Amino acid sequence: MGEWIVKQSHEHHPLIFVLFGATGDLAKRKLFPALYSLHKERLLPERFAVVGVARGENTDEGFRSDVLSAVETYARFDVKDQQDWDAFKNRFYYYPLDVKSHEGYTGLKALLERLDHRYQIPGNRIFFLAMAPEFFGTIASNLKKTGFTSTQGWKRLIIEKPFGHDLLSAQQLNQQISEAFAEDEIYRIDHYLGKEMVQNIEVIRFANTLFESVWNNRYIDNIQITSSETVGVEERAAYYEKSGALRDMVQNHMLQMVMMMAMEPPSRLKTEAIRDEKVKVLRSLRRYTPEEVREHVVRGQYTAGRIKGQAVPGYREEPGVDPNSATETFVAAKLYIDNFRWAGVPFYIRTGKRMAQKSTEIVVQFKEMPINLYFNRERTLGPNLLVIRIHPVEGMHLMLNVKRPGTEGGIIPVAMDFCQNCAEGTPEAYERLLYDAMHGDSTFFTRWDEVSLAWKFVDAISAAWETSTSDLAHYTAGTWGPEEANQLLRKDGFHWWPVSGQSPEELKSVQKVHKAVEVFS
Ligand SMILES: NC(=O)C1=CN([C@@H]2O[C@H](COP(=O)(O)OP(=O)(O)OC[C@H]3O[C@@H](n4cnc5c(N)ncnc54)[C@H](OP(=O)(O)O)[C@@H]3O)[C@@H](O)[C@H]2O)C=CC1
Ligand SMILES: O=C1O[C@H](COP(=O)(O)O)[C@@H](O)[C@H](O)[C@H]1O
Repeated sequence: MGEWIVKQSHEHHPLIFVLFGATGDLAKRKLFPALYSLHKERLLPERFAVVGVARGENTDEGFRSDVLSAVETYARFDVKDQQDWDAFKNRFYYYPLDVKSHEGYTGLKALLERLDHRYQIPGNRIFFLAMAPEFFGTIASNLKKTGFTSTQGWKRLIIEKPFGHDLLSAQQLNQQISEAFAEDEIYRIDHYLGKEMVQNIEVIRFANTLFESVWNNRYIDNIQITSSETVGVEERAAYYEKSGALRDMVQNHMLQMVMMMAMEPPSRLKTEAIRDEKVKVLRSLRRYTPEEVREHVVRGQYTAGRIKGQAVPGYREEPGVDPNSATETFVAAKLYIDNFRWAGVPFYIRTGKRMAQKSTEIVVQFKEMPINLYFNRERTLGPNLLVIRIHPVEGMHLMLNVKRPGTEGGIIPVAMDFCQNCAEGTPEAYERLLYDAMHGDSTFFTRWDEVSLAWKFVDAISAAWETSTSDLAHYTAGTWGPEEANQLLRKDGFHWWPVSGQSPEELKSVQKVHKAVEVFS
């Protein structure tokens, strides 16, 4: 586990990257561009090849030109130098295979062995399953049956989300893949863990006395985590109708951010030590009864509205969505972590589609001064806030109160601001994650006990929701979610802090923050 700059000095192990689902959306939008960035950053091994697998017939050259168009469309580096591009694309090979047919794997194995020979690769493999989860078990089992897992060299299996639909299906899936791969060979992707500022949480907390000494229930009033999207369900209704925001975002990304914020310092910066501390957070996460779900968890669904001036349909009018669908496209919840550090501190999370702004942000609200004789008589003084900005801006700011310059007196909030990606772009999540997997670093991948505990927490909520849909709230597309999400905090005497960049009008509508307006707007 280390920092990006440190990583550049890692030894690059020779390997073959076998990509199942090589013609799919994820491969085009994320994986080929990430591999190309790693190539441009000189972070790929010298002895390296990629084998793309999907059902359609194609040649190596045809596949390479598909990779080129994906890279030209989505990569953060332009393709300018033909010689350099050739060096990259000539490592790509294509193998047509229906993953359900056991026979085809023998030919794939023979191809990998030829490439081992050509590139002098000692049998090291990454199998990346960029396919629908129903294939994961079949592929793992066919790889084992055909002897892929018992040859010389290390083997790693990277799998995409969703990891199951609930605890039971996740256990079944885990059982299937565990018959072919050991836990330390399984890399479960949660792409939020590849985000620069999510990884930075650890450093911010554990490398700054300033923060770690106040990171507890004596000094923190509440923590708010928002991940809002402006997109709707897009073409994914078949999946999303069964998933909803709870399974799509809360079970994985939102809880991962909670864990990063709440974990204890690990004894060492080692993968398992860090994961052990994260798991303890989930063990302490209060699991809700059906009554508590109704009290602490809000679900919502968008209705027609406007996003950036454009009219957009409601969720129930989207293609492929049941016109009576009760699937939630928004979740807000109050979580409690019942341990010594966090007892009594609410963690509020909210995530949704078709919200006012695309943003992922964490706000740590510190407690008010117990008595502030001079400055807070009119209750206009805002609390200190630490805002960790994950997307689109990567950085953080710290809201402090200072004396207004001059002789008139008074107090003003100021923001100490740090922006990480303002000057130049930072690596995409998949770049980091692929790099880590190539180096056998699974710190920012999810361990099975994390996944299963997250499902236990989420299953209790979905079970409560199954009994009745009367609490499904509606919100207009282009807003910040249903009013019930505001009430969730209001009854505790708090409010959602506006995400950075929210319009001044919206900022002004938030009670008690008018002093902060000058800084946020
Ligand atoms: N797209 C995204 O941004 C994200 C995707 N994911 C996850 O990544 C995975 C892949 O998603 P995505 O790329 O969108 O899916 P797509 O449907 O776009 O691609 C699926 C891929 O699987 C191949 N495939 C399907 N059936 C077979 C088969 N029987 N044998 C061999 N290949 C087959 C398809 O190729 P062909 O039809 O030619 O055989 C295609 O290459 C899913 O688990 C998804 O949940 C997770 C986060 C984001
Ligand atoms: O995993 C998912 O994440 C995206 C949001 O990711 P982000 O990096 O753009 O914040 C979400 O749109 C999608 O529904 C979900 O499956």
